[in-house]
Amino acid sequence: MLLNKIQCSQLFLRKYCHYFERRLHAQVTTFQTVKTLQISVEEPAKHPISGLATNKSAGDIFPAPRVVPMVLSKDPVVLPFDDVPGPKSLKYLSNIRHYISEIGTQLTATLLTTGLNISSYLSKRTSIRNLSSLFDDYGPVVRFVSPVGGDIVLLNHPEHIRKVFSLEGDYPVRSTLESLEKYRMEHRNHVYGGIYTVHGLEWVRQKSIMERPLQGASTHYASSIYETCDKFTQKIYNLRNYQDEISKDLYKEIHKWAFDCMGVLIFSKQFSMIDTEVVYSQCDKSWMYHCLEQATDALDKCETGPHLWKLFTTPAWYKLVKYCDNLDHLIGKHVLEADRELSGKSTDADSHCLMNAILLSDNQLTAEDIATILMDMLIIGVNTISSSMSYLLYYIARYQKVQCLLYQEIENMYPNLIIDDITKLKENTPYLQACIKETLSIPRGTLIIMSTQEASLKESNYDDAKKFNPDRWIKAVHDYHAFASVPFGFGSRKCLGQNIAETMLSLLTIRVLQKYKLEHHYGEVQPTRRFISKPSKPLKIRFIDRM
Ligand code: HEM
Repeated sequence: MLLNKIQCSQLFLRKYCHYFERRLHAQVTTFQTVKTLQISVEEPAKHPISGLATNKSAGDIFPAPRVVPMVLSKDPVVLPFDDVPGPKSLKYLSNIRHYISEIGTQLTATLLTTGLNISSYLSKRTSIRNLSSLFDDYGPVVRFVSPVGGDIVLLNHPEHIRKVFSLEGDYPVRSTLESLEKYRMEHRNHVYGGIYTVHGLEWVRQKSIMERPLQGASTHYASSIYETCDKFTQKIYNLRNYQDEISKDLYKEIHKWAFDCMGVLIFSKQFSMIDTEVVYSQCDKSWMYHCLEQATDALDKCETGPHLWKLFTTPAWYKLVKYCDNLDHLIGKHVLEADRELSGKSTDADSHCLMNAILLSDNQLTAEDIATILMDMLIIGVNTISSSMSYLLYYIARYQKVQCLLYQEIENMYPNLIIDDITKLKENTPYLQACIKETLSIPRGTLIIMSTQEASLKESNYDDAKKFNPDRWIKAVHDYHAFASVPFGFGSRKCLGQNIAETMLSLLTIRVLQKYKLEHHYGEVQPTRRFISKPSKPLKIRFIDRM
């Protein structure tokens, strides 16, 4: 799952801070030089109306930026060392050498997870126990020495995790989503790779632009989210078979619900994908949804396993470029439309959705920069929430005692089925919040071994750690280490969408439980061991009418 990967990388990054400090320095140097050289590089072709870079045709998908001869001026032109002209073949060889070490690390991680998967299959034990056994054998810090790349270090002790976070400094660095970073910086010629990978002062700037609108959006649009939750419950009603089960893939429906909610929060638009069966149609919203699904799949493939796309054009990289270009183009259209509308009437304009808030704020972002931010929020928001929501419903369906307590809380708090004060939602539903926290503490499996999720499952950290037991989070009952479970990260680089995520998960759970009693009569559902984790098989949950 993305969350796990992000957390995981964070730990490794912060552990090897010297390496990343150097990396960060290199990044800043590159940025400065790119700025110096802008006069000599021809801009990529722009869409005549949107001003955004145009989509490339399939055959022309990786055009190299065309460099025009430099104009001699009195000012000295400073070239970065990498750009000093010389034989190209040697340059390619040096690139390969540079990637071998990174790919070595990737391979070690892949071998490690594959090995764990195979042994878990052979021994019929869960993969988590196998992973735990590494810590049982070697202690709370496990090091994998990679023969050709960087080493991998796993931590699972909350105190060690706390220490790593405490060393993060003012500008923590994260290195996930490298494929998206490469797409932005090399294919689109952007200076930055998006909020997840941007570092230093630019990260502070982008974060400050997004932070306030992201905090306020879920409160402002609570009624729209609630309506979307209603549509979801209605869709479930229509999809159920004679056993009250959803035989189709429930994850897909949850994914569409998350897309609709994010559509409201980001664009103030009702996409209504939950009402749409044929998603691959010709209208913009269906095409956007389709591109999001395909881009997610490509991102998942690129980030999982060895990053061979760094060396040559793999099918996954080709797909990533194609669908990210399309997504970027569609989002760009919304940005320009909104810009036109907002410049007409500035006083009573809706400033609450993320797109309008950014457009109305006093920042120097171009339409292309804004489209990049919104695309990141869409991809990450929809996928993290879909995954968490699927597991939340699954656990509630499996643990009937938990469901009884949860339903009692919801019935007592909202007897007339209406949530009148959204600002008190979390305060009013402590048990539901405990269920959400417990869901996010349960591991979903990761490409690289996740250490904080291991910490969440350690018997020494929690009683009955592997059981779904939300009671452990009710304040009066526990005294757990604060770093034994940090699903949204910690410190200055923690998740900016936490409030949105918790509100959306809460609202849908409340609405579903008000209408249905949930049951699950099949075996355990394991997570896929990929970058973006989801249930490995269809969630056949029964939705039984309460009235
Ligand atoms: C259940 C859902 C979610 C989970 C579990 C989750 C988890 C995380 C984690 C663990 C991080 C890294 C924190 C760190 O490095 O310390 C993160 C970063 C981030 N998340 Fe989330 N997230 C979720 C939903 C969302 C949503 C819905 C949005 C946006 C609407 C969002 C926006 C972000 C952003 C922008 C960052 C990067 C922050 C930065 O680099 O400064 N997340 N998330």
